[in-house]
Amino acid sequence: MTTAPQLVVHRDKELMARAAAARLITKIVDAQASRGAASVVLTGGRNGNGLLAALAEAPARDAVDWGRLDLWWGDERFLPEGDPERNVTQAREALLDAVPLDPERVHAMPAADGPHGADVDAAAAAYAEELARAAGPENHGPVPTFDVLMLGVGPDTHVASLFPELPAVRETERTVVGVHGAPKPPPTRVTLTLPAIRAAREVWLLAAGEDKAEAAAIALSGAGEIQAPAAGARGRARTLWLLDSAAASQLPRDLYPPASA
Ligand SMILES: O=C(O)[C@H](O)[C@@H](O)[C@H](O)[C@H](O)COP(=O)(O)O
Repeated sequence: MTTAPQLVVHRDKELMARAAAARLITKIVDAQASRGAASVVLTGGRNGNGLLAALAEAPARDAVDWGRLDLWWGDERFLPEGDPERNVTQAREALLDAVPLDPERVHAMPAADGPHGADVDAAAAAYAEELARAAGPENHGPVPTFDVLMLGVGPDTHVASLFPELPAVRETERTVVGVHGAPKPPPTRVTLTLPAIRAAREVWLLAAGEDKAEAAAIALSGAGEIQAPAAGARGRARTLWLLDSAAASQLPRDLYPPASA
């Protein structure tokens, strides 16, 4: 069962990042209080990294027990370890290097100079196996139940590295696949698939900026997931779009309350 999208519109992208960071802190703290741990999937891109940078500065940041947080990625650029364009590199710079995470619980996607070499499909299969190992009997299928899975939304409605009409968005069985020829550079990537994304309790889609207005309107107007992958990104308990006014500017007004003050 997946959930209809809820929308929260913020005055601007800075406020959206700060509010989303506060929302994530609360979600992690609640999960750790009720289950003893929390599991979050990070996203790359400006909005994803903006949220992490805001979290690093958040007054309540260290209410999180960083040692009991599992971090996964929704996608990764298939580049050598340490490449500045890798999502994990940017996440480390924005937040991860500043907090006391348990390195065993930080699950970066394989790099292009790792054990699988340049074989992105083998790297994807290895990450799928890592996810399956982390899944327990209470989970839905071969991935752990993520408390929050975050996704930046591309101007073409892509999420993670699932691009409109390309093979990865059509995948219905595997949880992780390699992407060849992605329209957003770099062309070779590793990505969760929609079945893996939909295993999450909550899916949060981050869309800020004028360049996301058309994508948000398309994805929220009933478009199909093959043509608009963001439309297929739904959580089991909640699907939440976090936007700024610019990204919400083409949405019908009855879809959401007025932006925050
Ligand atoms: O590897 C990536 O590039 C991201 O995971 C990608 O899915 C990103 O989230 C969107 O393209 C939005 O990026 P912006 O927030 O920079 O627009």
